[in-house]
Amino acid sequence: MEIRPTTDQDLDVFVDTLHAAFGRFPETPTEGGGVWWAALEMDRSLLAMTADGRPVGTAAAYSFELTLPGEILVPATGVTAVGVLPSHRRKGVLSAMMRQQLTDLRARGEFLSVLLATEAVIYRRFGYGPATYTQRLTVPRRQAALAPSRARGTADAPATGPDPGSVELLRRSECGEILEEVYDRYRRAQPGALSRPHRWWTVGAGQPPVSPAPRYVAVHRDTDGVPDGYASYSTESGTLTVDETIAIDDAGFTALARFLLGHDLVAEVVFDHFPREHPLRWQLADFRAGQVSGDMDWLWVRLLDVPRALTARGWSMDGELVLDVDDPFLGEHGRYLLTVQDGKADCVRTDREPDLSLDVSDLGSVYLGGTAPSTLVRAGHIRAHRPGAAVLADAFFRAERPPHCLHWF
Ligand SMILES: CC(=O)SCCNC(=O)CCNC(=O)[C@H](O)C(C)(C)COP(=O)(O)OP(=O)(O)OC[C@H]1O[C@@H](n2cnc3c(N)ncnc32)[C@H](O)[C@@H]1OP(=O)(O)O
Repeated sequence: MEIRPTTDQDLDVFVDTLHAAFGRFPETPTEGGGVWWAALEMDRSLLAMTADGRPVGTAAAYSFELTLPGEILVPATGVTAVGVLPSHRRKGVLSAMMRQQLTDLRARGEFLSVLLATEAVIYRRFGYGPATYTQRLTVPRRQAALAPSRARGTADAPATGPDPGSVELLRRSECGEILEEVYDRYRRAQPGALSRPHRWWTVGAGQPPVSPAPRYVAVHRDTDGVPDGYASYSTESGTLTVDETIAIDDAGFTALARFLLGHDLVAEVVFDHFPREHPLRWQLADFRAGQVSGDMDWLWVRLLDVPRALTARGWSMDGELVLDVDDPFLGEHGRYLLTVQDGKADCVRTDREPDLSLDVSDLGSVYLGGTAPSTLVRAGHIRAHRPGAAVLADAFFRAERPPHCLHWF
């Protein structure tokens, strides 16, 4: 078995092998004309070849930027297009590709890798842990009224009052640039969000609204007329389904939610790719009106360099924490003293007694602040070495808002 890097000339054989692994026939354009694999970076992909030169496995990598807590943007590799032919499974092909890929990433100086997993049982062994979550929020229209704000005397109370901005209805085909610009502003302040490189928009890769499927788009504009939010949606059989609703601030989000929830001739509004702990549920006058379903893991995170990753993110609490981190797939182990002052961390090797001992995949899960270390202590996956250590770690890792990733790759 040989694992070899690919070039642009390998695109057809790569996609063909990948589709055979997924049991699909050769690629057809996605709904609306975009092509799913059009954004592949063939200079970052791998093919697994048998000794007689037949391709049996694929793995690719996208170059993204990930937003960390503290509105810090760092490079992150998005692992994708992983597949092994059904005839060659459970013989270590994926393991060999993962080892090669992680080694290559380190050689490039990368310290974070992320992916979306088809099955949740595959990637923990390679050091990835689920770090952001997604759910679907369904609101029946007859229960869709928003409550007036209860905050008194603050100018910036979340707007459930009149919207000083405006909402304009456009077609997806006429507002690609607006979507790209607003998404880019939004993702810079949202922990867990990934960049959508310009190429994704130009080739219409991925899912709506990046791919140009027919959609209505409600664009929110601020008082100066500058777009600062959008909701991309379609309606069918009395259900209005929103692909994604994003806004630069809560007032813009509320205005878009009011627009969607006030849509005539629909019985329910379904918000796809919705974050956990979103204020909209609290804005509904009837708290039970927002029905949550499809709650699942989304972005999985893998730390390739623990000190670099820990010093890269912002921290909202000063103090010290000692983490004993095991990385069985790469055969590594390290104990680190994390010292945070004024929101910036220093991270060095130490012999001090640890506060927590954890697997690198669990460090990936808590890294963006979307999973509390104490939950994994209670689950029996992280070991707390003294009373109070888990609560201290919870306070350290928490982000300014729950991490969320909308991007489908
Ligand atoms: C980021 C993405 O692109 S996600 C897309 C993942 N791809 C798919 O789901 C496509 C369909 N599935 C496949 O192509 C293959 O089954 C793959 C890629 C998931 C696994 O490839 P394989 O070459 O069979 O994996 P490999 O032999 O290296 O397995 C390593 C270990 O993971 C386990 N494993 C791998 N896949 C699975 C699975 N789907 N379910 C349970 N265990 C699995 C193996 O049993 C093995 O365990 P062991 O080390 O205890 O023996």
